[in-house]
Amino acid sequence: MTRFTSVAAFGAALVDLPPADAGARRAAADRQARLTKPVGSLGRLEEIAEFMAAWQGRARPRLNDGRAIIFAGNHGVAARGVSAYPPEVTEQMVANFARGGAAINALATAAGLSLTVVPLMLEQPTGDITLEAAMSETECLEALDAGAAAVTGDIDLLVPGDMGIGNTTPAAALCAASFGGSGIEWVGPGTGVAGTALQAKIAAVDDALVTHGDARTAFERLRRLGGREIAAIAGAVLAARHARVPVLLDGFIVGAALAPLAAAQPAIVDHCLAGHCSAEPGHRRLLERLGLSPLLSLDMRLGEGSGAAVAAGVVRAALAAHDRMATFDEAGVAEA
Ligand SMILES: O=C(O)c1ccc[n+]([C@@H]2O[C@H](COP(=O)([O-])O)[C@@H](O)[C@H]2O)c1
Ligand SMILES: Cc1cc2nc[nH]c2cc1C
Repeated sequence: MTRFTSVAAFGAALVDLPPADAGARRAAADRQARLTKPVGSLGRLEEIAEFMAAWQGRARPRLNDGRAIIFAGNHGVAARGVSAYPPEVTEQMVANFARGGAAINALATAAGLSLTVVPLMLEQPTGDITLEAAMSETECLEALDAGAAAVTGDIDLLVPGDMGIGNTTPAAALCAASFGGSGIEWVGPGTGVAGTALQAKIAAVDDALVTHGDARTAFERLRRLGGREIAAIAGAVLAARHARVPVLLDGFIVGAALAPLAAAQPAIVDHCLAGHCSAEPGHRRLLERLGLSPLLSLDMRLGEGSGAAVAAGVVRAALAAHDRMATFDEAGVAEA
């Protein structure tokens, strides 16, 4: 089990990434080629089945244990009015998740995913990134490790999600610090800011980039510009990689959590599928930088793992076809 007890342990885990199981991928592709359909006619469903086989190490991949895990955190920068909603909403939504009343409760159930919520010190917002580091070294390690600790057992698909009022601001800052550009290129409306509030949000990202311009490593960028739920998502995705668990990514914040890791080690997203492209404008640019092509584009911009949960239905369909279709031999259908 991967745990992040030191900065060195995190750095080593990011360098030493295990590859997929090439034999399982080949076996899945061989079966795919024998199913009763014109070659390639299931399009990206074929690629999804082979991806799942490769990372599960199984010629007939399955989706019995699909897990949505929502990490929640609060942000010091939210006090600058960068969100359309007040910071109390983070904790109120965590209570709503627990009662079963949020979109992700309905969508995870519809997709056959279990749902866990991990609140991260909601009573203690991170530092305001325009002025200071979001987290101390210890706080960032604890958040990374909380993410890794949530990846337990034989998971078939991990669906990490985020909840944190204000978190599209650190997400934009992480993208800019990792891939270049400034606030104007990476900031969008988030929950719905416009006009002068949107200008203040762009300025907050530009200020944070100046304050933390000397942060060069993945860890330092996460620690100084990120947030607890963002670091936990990075920790969960990295731990999933070491357990060879495939990951289905949600929107802008989940992707941004990987930006500093991917800038240092582009192969970190090899075990990830992009579930959807969010309506948050920076997300399309981020997916291009990560080299991922989204499965869905439904103008969703909710977070909480919701877009990925919808995409889990597509993954389920891909695996059902791969597992249950007859081969040409079995069905007595003539091949090309
Ligand atoms: O996932 C996305 O692409 C996404 C885009 C916009 C907003 N959100 C959600 O809205 C919250 C952040 O928005 P904001 O305006 O408070 O920065 C946070 O709880 C996110 O889960 C999520
Ligand atoms: C109500 C609400 C629900 C959310 N879920 C994820 N981010 C959110 C932000 C708000 C404001």
